[in-house]
Amino acid sequence: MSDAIFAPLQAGDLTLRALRAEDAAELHRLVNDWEVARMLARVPFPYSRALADEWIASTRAQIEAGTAWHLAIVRDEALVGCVGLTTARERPRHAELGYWVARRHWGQGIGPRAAGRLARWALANLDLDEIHASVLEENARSAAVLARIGFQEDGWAEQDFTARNARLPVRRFRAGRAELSAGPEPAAPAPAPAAAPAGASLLLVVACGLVDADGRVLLARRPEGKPMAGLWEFPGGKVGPGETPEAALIRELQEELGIDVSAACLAPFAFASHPLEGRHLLMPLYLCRRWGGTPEGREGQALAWVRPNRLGDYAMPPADKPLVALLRDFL
Ligand SMILES: Nc1nc2c([nH]c(=O)n2[C@@H]2O[C@H](COP(=O)(O)OP(=O)(O)OP(=O)(O)O)[C@@H](O)[C@H]2O)c(=O)[nH]1
Repeated sequence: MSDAIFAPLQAGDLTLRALRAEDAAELHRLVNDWEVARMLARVPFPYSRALADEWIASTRAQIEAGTAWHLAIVRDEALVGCVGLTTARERPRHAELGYWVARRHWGQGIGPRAAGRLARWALANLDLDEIHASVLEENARSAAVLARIGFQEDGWAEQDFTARNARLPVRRFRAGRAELSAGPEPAAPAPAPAAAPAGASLLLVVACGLVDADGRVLLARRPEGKPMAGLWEFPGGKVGPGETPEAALIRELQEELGIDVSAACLAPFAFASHPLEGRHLLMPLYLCRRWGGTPEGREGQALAWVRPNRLGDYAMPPADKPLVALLRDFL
């Protein structure tokens, strides 16, 4: 059954979906287990059935309000745990990740797959730059889950644990875009760039500022699975072997947005030159005011038409910053 408040996420054989009222009995059975509850900060023990009903209702309200996403982890139609992300009210663009897996499903890699998927989805789709998590000092299993996804330990703190009725030390972890890899395993370290002739490490990417009749510029959000997912950028992509920048841009605009552009409508505007993942990005930016068709995110990417003076409200790759300033002055 699909759910109108949250489109379920798939992580291999796991589905992450909004909790529903009918999950309450099973949720209660699984979390009312001392081995699970004792590791969780906010879960009382014993855990009452009424609390399961209240909790589920509150998670649905939070998803609708856009403040937290606590989801059921489901495998073969059965609830096997929960994973959640709460935005930090006092720290914009930060969120806190948490999860638990029912005892009988421990040791099957459910934690890293579910938590990794939610964390990567969140960085790609919510206005976030960093995700944090706390793990009870004695909970080595949970610390290993975070390390496997790519989180890095960055200190310790103390937290109240309701079930223990105590304030206990926790290890703190964090991850941003650079740490969270595209897959369930941490990214393999990038191979050291081989000694190459001068210029060989240039990455030529071509991009376009589409400007509509109201003077607004189109930004596209990098989708989950790509490096820098969640950042907003000018549509475009890599120039292929043997391609001219204009031909590459016409191809990318068709593939990504489904629009037809002719080379005559592409006006060279400026360029970005910036280090990028061990290489050096060189990115000509064209402006275009005429195209055929209506831009739509053909690769599932969100689009936004943005007034030049609002471009600063959108998190963009560092290479784009000088281009944004130029566009604001020009348009
Ligand atoms: N299109 C585009 N790419 C940008 C911008 N700023 C910026 O740093 N880049 C970087 O330039 C690179 C473009 O590569 P891409 O992955 O989008 O290229 P592509 O569409 O050919 O994708 P693919 O390699 O997945 O097929 C990325 O590393 C991207 O982060 C921008 O404003 N627009």
